[in-house]
Amino acid sequence: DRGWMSSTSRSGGQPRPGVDKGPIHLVEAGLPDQLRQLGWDVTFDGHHQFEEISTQDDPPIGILKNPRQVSKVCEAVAQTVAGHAKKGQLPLTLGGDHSLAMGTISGTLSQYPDACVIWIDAHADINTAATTDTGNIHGMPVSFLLGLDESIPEFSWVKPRLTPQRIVYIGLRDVDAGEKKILRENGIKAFSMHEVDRYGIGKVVEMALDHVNPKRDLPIHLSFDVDALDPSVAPSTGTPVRGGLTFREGHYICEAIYETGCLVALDLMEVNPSLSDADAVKQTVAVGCSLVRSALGETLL
Ligand SMILES: N[C@@H](CC/C=C/[B-](O)(O)O)C(=O)O
Ligand SMILES: [Mn+2]
Ligand SMILES: [Mn+2]
Ligand SMILES: [Mn+2]
Repeated sequence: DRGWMSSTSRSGGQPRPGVDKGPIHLVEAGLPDQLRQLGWDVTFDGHHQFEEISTQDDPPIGILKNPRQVSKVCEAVAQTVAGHAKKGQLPLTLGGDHSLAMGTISGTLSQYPDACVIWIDAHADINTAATTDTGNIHGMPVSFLLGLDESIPEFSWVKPRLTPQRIVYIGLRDVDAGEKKILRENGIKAFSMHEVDRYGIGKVVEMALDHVNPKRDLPIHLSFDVDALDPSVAPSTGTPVRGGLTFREGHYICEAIYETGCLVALDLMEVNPSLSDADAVKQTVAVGCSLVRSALGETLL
């Protein structure tokens, strides 16, 4: 199998320091070799800090924080991901905050225009400049990918567009009022923790795939925010929300998506090692590595 790893780590899309150190912890925990043991030919192309992108003179646009830095980093990530996808590699992006998904998914769509997106998260990350309460761009990537907000020229590069019927969410439990309206108005399918409780994760994943990939013939981009997991499972993350996915539910999602044989790109986002005590960091990094292994073919039997 062809594999590729990039730890594109930036913290511009959210306010808490440290999320840009997440990838280094995942790599130092041995993730590249773990994937090689699964048979992947892993090319690790270094800890992209994209530091050459200066952060000077990047005043807020409206209340959006670090807009130019986030946009430039994501544009660079889009090109990097597209380049690897073009070579038949499976780009694995380790975040870093979830604003990066603007880049990774744009990159995937440029190579696989018919790709569908499976977004695992406590949050919908679909705020527009008009609806965001925080100005943190990690809460907005999906709105830019869908082209819901054309008011910010700095993000006009985000192309090609994702369409509402090509994205599905699993794990939602902390969605802003403005986001609920956007999800409804655009007819976007979302399986919240309520549905997970009601149907069980197996049925939810089946329904999610039936919605975005009914014939299992479309490429899949899996974007996994570790805060989809319950904080007792993945404590070291910037925006934890109680009542999340169990360790096994998180892994089931990854295993089931690998089984489709459609996976073309994977993001593991929002591991923030600087937020809690060393054991909690270790636990979160270990869960992150384990989720990636499951999405890339590790099985229990
Ligand atoms: N909806 C909140 C939270 C955003 C959370 C983003 B995350 O899913 O990437 O952690 C906001 O807009 O600030
Ligand atoms: Mn985040
Ligand atoms: Mn997210
Ligand atoms: Mn989240």
